[in-house]
Amino acid sequence: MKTYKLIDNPSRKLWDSLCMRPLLDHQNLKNLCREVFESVSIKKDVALLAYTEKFDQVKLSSIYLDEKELQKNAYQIDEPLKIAINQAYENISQFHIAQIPQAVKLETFPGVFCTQEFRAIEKVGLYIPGGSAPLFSTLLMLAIPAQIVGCKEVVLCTPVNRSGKIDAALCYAAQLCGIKQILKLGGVQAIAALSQGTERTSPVYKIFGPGNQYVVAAKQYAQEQGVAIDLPAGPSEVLVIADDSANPDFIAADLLSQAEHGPDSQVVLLVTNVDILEQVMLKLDEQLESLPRRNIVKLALSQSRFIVFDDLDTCIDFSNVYAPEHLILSIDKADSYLSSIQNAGSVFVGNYSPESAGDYASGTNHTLPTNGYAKSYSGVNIDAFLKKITFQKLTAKGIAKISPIVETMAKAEGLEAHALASRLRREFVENKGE
Ligand SMILES: NC(=O)c1ccc[n+]([C@@H]2O[C@H](COP(=O)([O-])OP(=O)(O)OC[C@H]3O[C@@H](n4cnc5c(N)ncnc54)[C@H](O)[C@@H]3O)[C@@H](O)[C@H]2O)c1
Ligand SMILES: N[C@H](CO)Cc1c[nH]c[nH+]1
Ligand SMILES: [Zn+2]
Repeated sequence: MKTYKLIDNPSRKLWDSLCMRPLLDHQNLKNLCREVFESVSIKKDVALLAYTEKFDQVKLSSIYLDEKELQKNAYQIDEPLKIAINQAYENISQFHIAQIPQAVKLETFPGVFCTQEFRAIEKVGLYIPGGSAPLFSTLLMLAIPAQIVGCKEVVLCTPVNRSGKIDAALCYAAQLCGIKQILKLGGVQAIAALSQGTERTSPVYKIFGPGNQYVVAAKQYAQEQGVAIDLPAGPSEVLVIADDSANPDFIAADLLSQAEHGPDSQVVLLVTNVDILEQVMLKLDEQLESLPRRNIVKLALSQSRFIVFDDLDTCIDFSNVYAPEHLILSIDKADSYLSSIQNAGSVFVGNYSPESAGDYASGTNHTLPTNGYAKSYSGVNIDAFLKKITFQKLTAKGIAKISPIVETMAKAEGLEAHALASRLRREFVENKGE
């Protein structure tokens, strides 16, 4: 990892370069997406099977997971894991049910009634990453809100393992969330299948879910083709701000937890004191040795940043420019800094709030914006599965009162037909004496 001592007002250019994430070449990714999408639109399942063989090195006879296989796989998980998943399901459900919006009903002007109601998006596609680990926790994060709002059709894609199987816990979580349609597909081909449909599934209206850079690029490509997406949720990242009150053991583990997602994950540590940085580095070395995925972790750490700043306010300023997916505040009186947090996917407050609690079971959604997109995107939440429709009803009194405003504005824009549509009704009401 690279260590920087940035005291005495470092330049903004240096800050910007420290905010860069390790990214693949965008044009190559786009070309790949174009090729896969075109091929899938013509050859459908034949192309999907061929790309699965090419990119996942698995020869499947079908891309569909049938009900029997789902049940058989789900049955295989052990009791403690089942209990843990059930509790996570409860917590995530509670937090997402609490987010259901209220309908709005208002008389904005005498006789003018406006309402806003919401409807679940009818057809949604959920992508569950499975390249380096089967993330059944992500299935809960996406399928629970879809289940709560009542999306009519849910198609789920996840890559199979090298033996062509889908993980038992993932199947259990799918059953719990009432998922019926599962496609054994990962990467670009999965997103092409969701957006264009397969021989047995229809195209979805919106695609949800995180993934590696191939998945993110494919979702962006799908969006260009007219399918909505949730957000750009790519390789995991965490930024930790630590002061003297922090526990170096906890911080090292938090950094390793996101580094173990993949070689393109990025972890950042901001401190105001070199001592704590040195202690964290020692703990990192100690903890790293016992990790099964230490080779991946080492690659991720090699492109990560540890920075010493003058004070905590500068750490917060940098974090707002970096806009991390996860922000951990391991600082004294962490609550008093929350109002200064402007850009972050999800925040972990104080020494007892590990990022992994949010990954699995606290109740918040772990599908979050990466690569600085926390400046403009929210993580997945109930709203993402809903559309809002507005309604207006004008009474006779309403049209009589509001029409002069509409007519004046329409004429000023030079749109006479707009004015006419309102004026005719106003005159009708006035002539009837209503
Ligand atoms: N931001 C979030 O909310 C969030 C949440 C969970 C996971 N993640 C991230 O999701 C990612 C999961 O990545 P993953 O790789 O384990 O699984 P993945 O399911 O996202 O990707 C696996 C697929 O990538 C495709 N692929 C791999 N190499 C390829 C190549 N050279 N050419 C074409 N296609 C290729 C394959 O088809 C494979 O099925 C990680 O980076 C993790 O950090 C992010
Ligand atoms: N940290 C990931 C989001 O960046 C989510 C996850 C799933 N399982 C473990 N972690
Ligand atoms: Zn994680």
